[in-house]
Amino acid sequence: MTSYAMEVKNLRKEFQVKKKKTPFWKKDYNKEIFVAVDNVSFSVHKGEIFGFLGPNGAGKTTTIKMISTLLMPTSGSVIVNGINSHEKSIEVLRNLGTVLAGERSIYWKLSGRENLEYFAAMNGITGKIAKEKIDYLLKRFNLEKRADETVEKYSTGMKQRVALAKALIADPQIVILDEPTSGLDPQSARNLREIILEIKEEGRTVLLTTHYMEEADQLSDRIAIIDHGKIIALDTPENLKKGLSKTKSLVLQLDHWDETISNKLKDIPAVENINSSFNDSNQIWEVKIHISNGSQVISSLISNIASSNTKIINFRVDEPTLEDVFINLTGKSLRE
Ligand SMILES: Nc1ncnc2c1ncn2[C@@H]1O[C@H](COP(=O)(O)OP(=O)(O)OP(=O)(O)O)[C@@H](O)[C@H]1O
Repeated sequence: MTSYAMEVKNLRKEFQVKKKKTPFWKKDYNKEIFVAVDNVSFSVHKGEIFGFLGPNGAGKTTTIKMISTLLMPTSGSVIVNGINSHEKSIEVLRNLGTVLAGERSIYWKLSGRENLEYFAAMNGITGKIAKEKIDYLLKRFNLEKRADETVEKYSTGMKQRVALAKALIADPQIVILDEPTSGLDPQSARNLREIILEIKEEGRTVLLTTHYMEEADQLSDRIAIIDHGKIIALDTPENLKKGLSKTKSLVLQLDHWDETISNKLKDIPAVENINSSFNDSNQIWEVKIHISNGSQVISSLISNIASSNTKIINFRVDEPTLEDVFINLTGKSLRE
C-alpha cells in the first residue's frame, strides 16, 4: 500500500493558441503551442493539506483539471491511491471530491438540498442513508435554514459551501479545492478555512490551490510554488521561509511617493523589490521594500527616505513571508 494519496509525474499540458495579430479567417497554420503545465511532478502524503500556490495564470487550475480527469494531459501521469487516473478514471473519481473555481457544477435552479440529493443519487447513495448524509452536511455547513431555497438566491459563501458538501457526499479520501476562498468576504473565507482544517482532521487529504499566500501559509503542511507552469519550490512553509532568514520587508507609511525616490532606493544593492500603493481614504502612501540582507540596510534606507521629499508617518519591519520566497525565486511579486 502506497503512503502517497497522489503522485503527479511529469505532467504536461500544451494548448494550441492563435498567434497574436492573426486574422480570424486564417486558421490552422497560424496556431502555436502554449505550454500551460510544464513537466510538473510532486507527491502528496496521505492526510496532509498540500498547497499549490502561484499567481494568476501559473497553471494551477489546468493541473487540477488533469488530476481530476477533466482534462487529458499532453503527457505525464497521475496516480491516485496507487491507481493510474487515466487508465482507471472511474475508480479514481470514487476517491476524489473536487470543487473547481467559480463552481458551476451545482445547479442554481435547484435548492441546496435537491443538489445534494441529485449528487448522492449519482453516487448510488439513496434512501435513508442519503437523507441522513444530506441532513448532516446541510447542518455541518450551516445551510439548514435555507436548504429548500434555490441556490441562485444564496450568497457566494453559501454556494461554495454547497459545492463543498457536494464534493463530500460520497465520502472521498481526497478533496481537491481550486481557489476555494476566492471572491468570499473575510468572514466567509475564515469560515471556509476552518472547514478545510476540519476536513483534514477527519483524516482526508486536501489538495488546495490558492494565490493567497497567507492562506497557503496558514493551512498547508507543504506547499508547491508554481509559476509559468513549472514548480519552482516545494517544502513546508517554515522551511521555505527559513531559507530566507535574512530577508525582511520594511513597510512605511509616507505622505508622498514618486519614481525618483523609488529609483534612488532601487540603486541600493540589498533592495530587491518595491511595492507602493496610495490609500485614498487617508491620503497616505504605503510602501513595502523587500531587502535581502536583514537589518543592516534598514537604517540607511530610512535616512535615505527621510532626506527625500517625503515625510515618514510610520514604519515597521516584517519577517519573511511566502511572498518574499516568491519574489526571491522569480524577481517579481505574486500579484504583479
Ligand atoms: N483551453 C485553453 N486554451 C488555451 N490556453 C489556456 C486554456 N486553459 C488555460 N489556458 C492558459 O493556461 C495558463 C494557465 O491557466 P490556469 O487556469 O491553469 O492558471 P491558474 O494558475 O489556475 O490561474 P488563475 O488563478 O488565474 O485561474 C494561462 O495562461 C491560461 O490562459
